[in-house]
Amino acid sequence: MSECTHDCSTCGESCSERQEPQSLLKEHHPEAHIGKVFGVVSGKGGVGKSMVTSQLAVTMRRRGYQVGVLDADVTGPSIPKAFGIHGQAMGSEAGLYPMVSKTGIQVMSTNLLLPNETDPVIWRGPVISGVVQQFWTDVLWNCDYLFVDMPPGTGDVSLSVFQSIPLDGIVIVASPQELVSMVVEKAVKMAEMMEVPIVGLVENMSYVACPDCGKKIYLFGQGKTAQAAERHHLPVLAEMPIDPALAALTDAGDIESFQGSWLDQAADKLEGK
Ligand SMILES: Nc1ncnc2c1ncn2[C@@H]1O[C@H](COP(=O)(O)OP(=O)(O)OP(=O)(O)O)[C@@H](O)[C@H]1O
Repeated sequence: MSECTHDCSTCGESCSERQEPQSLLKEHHPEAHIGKVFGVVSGKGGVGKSMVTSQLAVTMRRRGYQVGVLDADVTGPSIPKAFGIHGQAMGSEAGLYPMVSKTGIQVMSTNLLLPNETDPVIWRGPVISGVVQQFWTDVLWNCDYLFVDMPPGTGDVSLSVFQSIPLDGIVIVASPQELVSMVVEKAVKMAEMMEVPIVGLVENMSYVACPDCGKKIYLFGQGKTAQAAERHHLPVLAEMPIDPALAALTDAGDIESFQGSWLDQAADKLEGK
């Protein structure tokens, strides 16, 4: 037996000093008010996780709640841009203040801390995980619903978010192609292993609506969501179309003007209806 470091997490010996495993969950800032916390995850990048996070935040804000978005996608932050938020977040001895969007949604993201928002974040995993934890522990949130835009995939930053932030549930976002692959399954299994309830599945980019007749064209085939949902015993919360207007609103920093009621059912579920 090697010399004891009193750090049971690095040792498998069963000695008298061994303590029960400790929770890695962190407390939020003592002066913050945070109601429910939902993570938005995807198996891989580019499927519209940030789009769904933003729209969920807007939908809950339209229902009259105080809402925050914690952008945990540290190396690819896209939340501030979607909300048209630029500049640097301010801090004081009391803590770090989230920036606030046009309709009053609170946002914290690495892009709001960098001197230049186009600077790349070239930090290693533990530093990135530390920053995400600080967005939880040091930010003076005041929200009924906090959405965490998780990094894509099931890597170490996602794991760190699951371990340190007490999530009330996660929403899984997937594109039709992704639904038939194993990546969604990995995200589902990660949530199950971390014992975080899955609220349900949002299929993004499900179809295109013909601008002339409104007919839905399922570019990647129809019915995959239902099959995948059944396989994983998950409720389908929404099927969102590919809508050029949505991409344009994101590019213009005006996602709060989006029209569409795709996420109403998801919002009902978050409200516990
Ligand atoms: N339903 C949609 N209709 C039109 N454009 C969309 C839709 N969903 C996403 N997009 C666009 O696709 C791009 C990728 O979306 P988004 O950034 O939300 O993906 P992501 O899964 O968060 O990616 P990453 O994890 O790499 O940050 C963005 O330019 C976004 O505006």
